[in-house]
Amino acid sequence: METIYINHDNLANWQGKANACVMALGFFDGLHYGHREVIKTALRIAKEKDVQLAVMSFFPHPKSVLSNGEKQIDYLIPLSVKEKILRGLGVDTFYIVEFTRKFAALSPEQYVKDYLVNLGVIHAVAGFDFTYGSRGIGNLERLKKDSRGIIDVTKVEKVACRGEKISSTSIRERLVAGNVEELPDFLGCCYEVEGMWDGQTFKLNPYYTLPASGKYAVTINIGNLSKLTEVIVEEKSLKPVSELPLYMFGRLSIVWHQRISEEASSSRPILKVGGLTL
Ligand SMILES: Cc1cc2nc3c(=O)[nH]c(=O)nc-3n(C[C@H](O)[C@H](O)[C@H](O)COP(=O)(O)O)c2cc1C
Ligand SMILES: Nc1ncnc2c1ncn2[C@@H]1O[C@H](COP(=O)(O)OP(=O)(O)OP(=O)(O)O)[C@@H](O)[C@H]1O
Repeated sequence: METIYINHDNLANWQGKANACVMALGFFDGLHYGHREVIKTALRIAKEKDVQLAVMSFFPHPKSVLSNGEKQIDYLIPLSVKEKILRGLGVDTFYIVEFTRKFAALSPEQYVKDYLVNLGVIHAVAGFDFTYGSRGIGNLERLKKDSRGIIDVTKVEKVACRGEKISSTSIRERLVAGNVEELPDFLGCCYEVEGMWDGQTFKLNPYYTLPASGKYAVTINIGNLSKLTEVIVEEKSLKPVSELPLYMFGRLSIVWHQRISEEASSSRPILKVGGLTL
């Protein structure tokens, strides 16, 4: 997979190099089940049409740019992890458009011409609620019309969990509430963050979000070693409940299984995850 950072200045260069493609559109924070359905659909169409599969996302998040940084976005995953997951899903080209005020000011017609038609898009795929442009004036029907019929479109039906639309927002809300045990139903796996442990403090890598303050059962992974243990989140910082073995030092990842309520702490049933017991 090739990752291409696009901005106003280098756009013409990438237009000149583009191949015909099917493109999935959206921000895709967390790459939850809904996002994966959009990308799987785009992959199926790309195979049918025998063209490449591209994904177009934006960075930073439109809301943080348009609020002048006043609205803080609690990202679920950094771009590097998004890239890794997209590669695994069979994407050939990952376009990351630099989201600026100037870009947001493009008319839907101009966006479709410059960033889709001229980048070789022959088919665009997005979810049932995908919109773009100020006040969401652009949608898939309009996109097809604005491309003068060059781009065909496919709208993916809502993917829901227990009647609720799976969304990056609903995942962020669960993190903020500390309900990490519900996240596998949305993400397909437990929420995982990466960072550095220097023996005393844990430093979270940028573009991840820690769950609410509280005590949690987690797996800490370092290299190919794993330890099922408990950590406490307090004022957006994290510490282990008991000392970590000395070999657990440096870059590590934390997989969030469940929140442990204070009353349950002593009488909690034994938690078993992938052969590890807490
Ligand atoms: C040309 C263009 C203009 C946009 N302008 C705005 C805007 O004014 N306000 C806004 O909140 N989002 C704007 N967006 C962002 C989109 O509404 C949307 O968040 C983005 O396309 C990602 O889609 P998703 O949120 O469905 O993943 C714009 C997107 C594009 C492509
Ligand atoms: N549950 C879902 N079912 C089907 N399509 C979805 C679903 N969630 C998102 N999509 C689609 O995936 C693409 C990326 O969506 P986006 O990044 O806006 O996700 P989101 O989870 O709705 O985010 P947010 O909660 O921040 O609005 C868009 O085309 C969107 O329509």
